[in-house]
Amino acid sequence: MTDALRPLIAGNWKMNGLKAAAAEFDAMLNGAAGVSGKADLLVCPPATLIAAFADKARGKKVAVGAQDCHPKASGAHTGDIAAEMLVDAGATAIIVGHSERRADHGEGDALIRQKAEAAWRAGAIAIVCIGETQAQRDAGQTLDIVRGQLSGSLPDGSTAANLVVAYEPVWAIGTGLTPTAKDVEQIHGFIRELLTSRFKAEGARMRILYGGSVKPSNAAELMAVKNVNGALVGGASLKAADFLAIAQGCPN
Ligand SMILES: O=C(CO)COP(=O)(O)O
Repeated sequence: MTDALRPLIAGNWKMNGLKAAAAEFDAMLNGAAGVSGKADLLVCPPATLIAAFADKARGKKVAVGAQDCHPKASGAHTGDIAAEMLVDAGATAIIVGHSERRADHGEGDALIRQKAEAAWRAGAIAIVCIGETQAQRDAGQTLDIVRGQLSGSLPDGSTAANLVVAYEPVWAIGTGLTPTAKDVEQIHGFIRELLTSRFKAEGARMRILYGGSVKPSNAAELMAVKNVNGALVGGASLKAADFLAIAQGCPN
């Protein structure tokens, strides 16, 4: 990942993928050179596949990332994985604060901020997810939620090189629903203002990804929106053809 505002298309495989999924990842590696003029590519498989994927990806145009980490570097935390372990396995970026972790594991902003700092401590980029639920949206609270999560989840010291924001409206995840381009422009513009006001020049250059039902058929429209600097893709990142087509949809 080089230029801060070059689009990043990141795939979040969530809890999907056995060893046999390596064939799909191979197809992504094979097709990556063809879209690398458009965007940086990152695939975040389940932790069990990180090392194998990272070995395959060495020298290729796809980076490998992780979906979560524990804030501590080691210790008595059964079942958890430290950022250092993920980086040791080959991860260069770690998603933190995904709404599924906020919901399934009760994660809050303070913990997510510690996880982002853990990613940095290990030498990885933190991809911090924020976004409102349907109920919050219906109550007209979207901007308040976005402001609160952003200010609570992003550590001081965030830069364009060490942090990526992913705006993922919860109601758009896995539903096939997406906000209109106008709504995305408004919310990403709002996030940009907050980032710039807190992190100055760094905030102006931080990537803000959109996530939630991104697919080949809507990628070009969404990726063309001002202050959308890439996508965090769930379901459509499991298939090489779809994932590469989304990257192909990024503006030149
Ligand atoms: O949660 C997401 C990525 O982190 C989005 O998931 P979908 O692309 O499946 O809606």
